[in-house]
Amino acid sequence: MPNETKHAAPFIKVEGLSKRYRADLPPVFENINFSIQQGEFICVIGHSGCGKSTILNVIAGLDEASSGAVVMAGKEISGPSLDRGVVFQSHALLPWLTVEENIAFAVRSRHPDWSRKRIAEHGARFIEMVGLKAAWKKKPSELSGGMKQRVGIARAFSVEPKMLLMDEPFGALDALTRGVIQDELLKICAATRQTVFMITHDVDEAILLSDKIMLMSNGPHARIAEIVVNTLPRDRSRETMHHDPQFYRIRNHLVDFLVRRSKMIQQNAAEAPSSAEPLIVRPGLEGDQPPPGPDNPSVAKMRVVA
Ligand SMILES: Nc1ncnc2c1ncn2[C@@H]1O[C@H](COP(=O)(O)OP(=O)(O)OP(=O)(O)O)[C@@H](O)[C@H]1O
Repeated sequence: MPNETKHAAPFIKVEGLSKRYRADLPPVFENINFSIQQGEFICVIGHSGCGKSTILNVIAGLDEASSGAVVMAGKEISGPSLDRGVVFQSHALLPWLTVEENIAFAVRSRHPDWSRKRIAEHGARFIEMVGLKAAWKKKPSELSGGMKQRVGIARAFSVEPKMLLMDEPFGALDALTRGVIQDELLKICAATRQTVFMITHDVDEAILLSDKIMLMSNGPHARIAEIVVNTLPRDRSRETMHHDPQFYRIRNHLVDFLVRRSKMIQQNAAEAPSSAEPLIVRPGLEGDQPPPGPDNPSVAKMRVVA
């Protein structure tokens, strides 16, 4: 977390969120509580079906929770808004428009009073930012998957949302393209101090990009089991972060959660009441761990290993 925002009022506050799709089925997740500070990059990790996309859609205002609320800058979210830009795995570009026109379409929705020239100049900045200057006149059918995804990111950024919500945005990309776009995203976020909530299944991607990683236990009855603080230096890079021993402490903690603890926590969840706020952990850093317990057995192991 950036030091200057450490004690500020949260930008997003998620309070007691639960979702039940059918009355005769248990809730997918329940009593979800967390906050996001302005300028933070949050990644969410959890097994398929625990409700990550549902939580993202509730924050986006595209879905409703069964109970609880999401408050952004002091106001409860009740529907979609240009203040919250969403990037989905399938880029959802308008196929009959060029790169430039797709972005202009989004900018115009934000600034209907702007002239055509101003919209084009504004959009061009973001096309350049994602390295697509040479392809600005192309239609989506003429672009690779990675290029389309970059258009989706440029479009979301061009609207200058207060919050960016990304649902596995790089899931369908090859490793090389993924790396290039991750680097671009890091640069853009560092330059704009963009607040981001992103779902990923990729542990290394979460460690590279995020300030905090939220770990969800399995559904039904899923919870935010822990919030892992990323204690690697902020100027980390894809090429060098694996030289830092702290990278492996964080990585082991996340993998251990996914392969072992996420299921154990789910098994206890139906009976045990969940605590209001998730545990905040800094793997490998002595004295900053929560006490070991039935929901948190790996912490003791981490101390021995790390
Ligand atoms: N519209 C719906 N109607 C009924 N059930 C739904 C609906 N949408 C999602 N679900 C169920 O809710 C659960 C959570 O779905 P969600 O897509 O939020 O999970 P997820 O963690 O994002 O999964 P994944 O990682 O596979 O994308 C799943 O069991 C899913 O089948």
